[in-house]
Amino acid sequence: MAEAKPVQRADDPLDLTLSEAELEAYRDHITDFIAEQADAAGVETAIIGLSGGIDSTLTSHLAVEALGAANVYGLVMPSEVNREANMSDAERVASELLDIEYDVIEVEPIADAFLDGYPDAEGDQLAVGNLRVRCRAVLNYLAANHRDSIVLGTGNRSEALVGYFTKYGDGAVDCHPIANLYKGQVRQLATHVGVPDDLAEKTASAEMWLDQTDEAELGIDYPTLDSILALHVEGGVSASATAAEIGVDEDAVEHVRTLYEGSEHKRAAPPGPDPLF
Ligand SMILES: NC(=O)c1ccc[n+]([C@@H]2O[C@H](COP(=O)([O-])OP(=O)(O)OC[C@H]3O[C@@H](n4cnc5c(N)ncnc54)[C@H](O)[C@@H]3O)[C@@H](O)[C@H]2O)c1
Ligand SMILES: Nc1ncnc2c1ncn2[C@@H]1O[C@H](COP(=O)(O)O)[C@@H](O)[C@H]1O
Ligand SMILES: O=P(O)(O)OP(=O)(O)O
Repeated sequence: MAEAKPVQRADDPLDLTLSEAELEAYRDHITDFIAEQADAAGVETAIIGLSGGIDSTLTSHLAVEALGAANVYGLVMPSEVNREANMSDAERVASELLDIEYDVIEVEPIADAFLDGYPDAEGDQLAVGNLRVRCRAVLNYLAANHRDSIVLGTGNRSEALVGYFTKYGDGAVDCHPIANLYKGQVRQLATHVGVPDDLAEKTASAEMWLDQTDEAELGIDYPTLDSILALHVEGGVSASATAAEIGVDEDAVEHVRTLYEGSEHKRAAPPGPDPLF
């Protein structure tokens, strides 16, 4: 998935805007969910990786509403490809927006130690990018074990449906509180709960390599992706009717369907053969 493609944009994307009442219902539903998840695990606290992006900003904000600021701990984990502005936004979220405890851990020396052990992968942009993401997952669980906490994931509905996450990397968490929200709705709920506009509107990036953006890598912009997911992948509207409805080439609809089908393995527990006896 690593190659940049031309970004497809629908002329008239589906309006997935939530009403104020629906946003408030989601806020309650998600904060209840986070509290229930901690309760079920028998803990009072949660850990979250803070990247300065909107998914982790919204999730941590809702975690503070659910558990209290004293019970949410952030990890900011810069690598050599993270932009300084994003890492300082991550620290701003922890210290100014939420007033939670956090630590900064450099990921590069840890990733380098893995590459010393397996130098064949050096220079492989995707493999090394995924390595950095998985190093963060290991650190999250090191801290969670030590602090009796659960690890909060930040996966949203759009990312999950196209498999836009690293298997056992940012996908290795205890729960995904914002999993029901398409990307556009994540931004909307963030604004609703009071996240500043510069964070709510920030360009989405996994920051696994320099200048990576979700939309360039996926080859489609989020309003178009969300529309195709809602209409075609989840809504059962045919590819041709979806394309006509939102004003996009049928190829774009097929592209999203291919991403959805090809990422099934990321949404399922690792399978074993059927029982023989
Ligand atoms: N949310 C974000 O913004 C975010 C965060 C991290 C990664 N990403 C993106 O996610 C992608 C991660 O890369 P990836 O998906 O190539 O790596 P991955 O490691 O997540 O998944 C590929 C691995 O899955 C396994 N696999 C592949 N097909 C399979 C199948 N049919 N059945 C069972 N197992 C299978 C193989 O082990 C393969 O190496 C990149 O595009 C990256 O940019 C996005
Ligand atoms: N640099 C980072 N520090 C801490 N946590 C991070 C960092 N980069 C990513 N994360 C976490 O992983 C998810 C998914 O990341 P994407 O930026 O969407 O790839 C993010 O929400 C953080 O929780
Ligand atoms: O997951 P985040 O917080 O890094 O958000 P985004 O994917 O929008 O960069």
